[in-house]
Amino acid sequence: MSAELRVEGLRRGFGGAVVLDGIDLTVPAGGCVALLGPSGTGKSTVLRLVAGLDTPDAGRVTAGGRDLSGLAPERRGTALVGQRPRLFPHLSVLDNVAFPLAVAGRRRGAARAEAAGHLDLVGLGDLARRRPATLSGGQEQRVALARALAANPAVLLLDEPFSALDPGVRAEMHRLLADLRSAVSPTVLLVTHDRQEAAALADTVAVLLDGRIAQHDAVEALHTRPASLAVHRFLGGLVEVPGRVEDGAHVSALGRLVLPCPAPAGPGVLVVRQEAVGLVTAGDPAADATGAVGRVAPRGARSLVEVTTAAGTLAAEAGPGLAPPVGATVGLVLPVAQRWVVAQPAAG
Ligand SMILES: Nc1ncnc2c1ncn2[C@@H]1O[C@H](COP(=O)(O)OP(=O)(O)OP(=O)(O)O)[C@@H](O)[C@H]1O
Repeated sequence: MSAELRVEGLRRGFGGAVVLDGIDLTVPAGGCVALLGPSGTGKSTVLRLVAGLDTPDAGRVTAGGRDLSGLAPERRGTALVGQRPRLFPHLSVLDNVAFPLAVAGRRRGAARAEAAGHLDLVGLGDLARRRPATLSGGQEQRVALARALAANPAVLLLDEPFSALDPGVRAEMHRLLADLRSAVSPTVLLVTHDRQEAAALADTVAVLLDGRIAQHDAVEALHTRPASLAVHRFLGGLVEVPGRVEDGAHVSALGRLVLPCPAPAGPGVLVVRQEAVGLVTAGDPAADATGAVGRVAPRGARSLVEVTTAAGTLAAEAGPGLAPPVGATVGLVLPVAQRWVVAQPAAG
């Protein structure tokens, strides 16, 4: 059973400070949306409001068209898995997973048989008799997922469920969640502050900034077609060229750069992902900007190269061993297809 989750006009403040200022968000039935935002922006508060663990000041939540307002958490058809697994230490792994089934009135044998199926689903069928204290962190989180799914929730709420795990185990959990989605298609709302995790797990990503959904889109669109400079910067975008749009081109200190699609005339900041910016030798006719390398910062095997140009500091990524030395004059190519303008309100 999975249902469309709809959050409409959700508002919540604490002690006079508005945290959520009118959140609208839809997760299609069987879909997975990641709610991504900086620390303290209210991501967990959204999940708590959906789960019924907190009450909104305004707005409502529906699942499959059913208004959840006023319903107790256990009557909402939601299941929440957080950063900590919160297993019952005195129960076996199997009985932990069987717990929601027993609460729902299933006989012990039937509950255990069903729970065993859910443990198999998370790859822990062999550990049914163990106590939680004997499990690794990743295994405990698998049990927590199995227990949440055993409740047959219409909506599965995941609040940074893998952030306490080390990177290798986290990658395994990402694969597990993808497998679970194929096997049982729950509707999933996932809270994370990790951009890579959001990209790996979700169909679409909603960016929560300043109490509102700043943009809800496919991951690639968020990176290459941000709705605002705040979204561009939150997603790590570094290349911004202030200027204005005139006759299908962006005009700035770099000159006239043709745009791949129509943009409204007027002030606008040209953005291009630094991963898409090409580094060429100075004087290359393909270069859209020229400048001196101001800084080279390692980014794993690659390097981030900052270049001081007539339009300010721009950035490009260089492959292993390909970063030019600090002080060298280089050219930058801003590929036409990768150019995007974020319109700015006219000054004054
Ligand atoms: N019960 C509460 N009472 C008072 N303030 C609260 C309460 N719950 C949340 N807040 C405040 O609301 C804001 C948002 O908190 P929330 O935990 O939802 O953010 P978050 O985006 O999930 O953060 P993080 O990524 O750090 O977990 C914070 O400033 C927090 O201190």
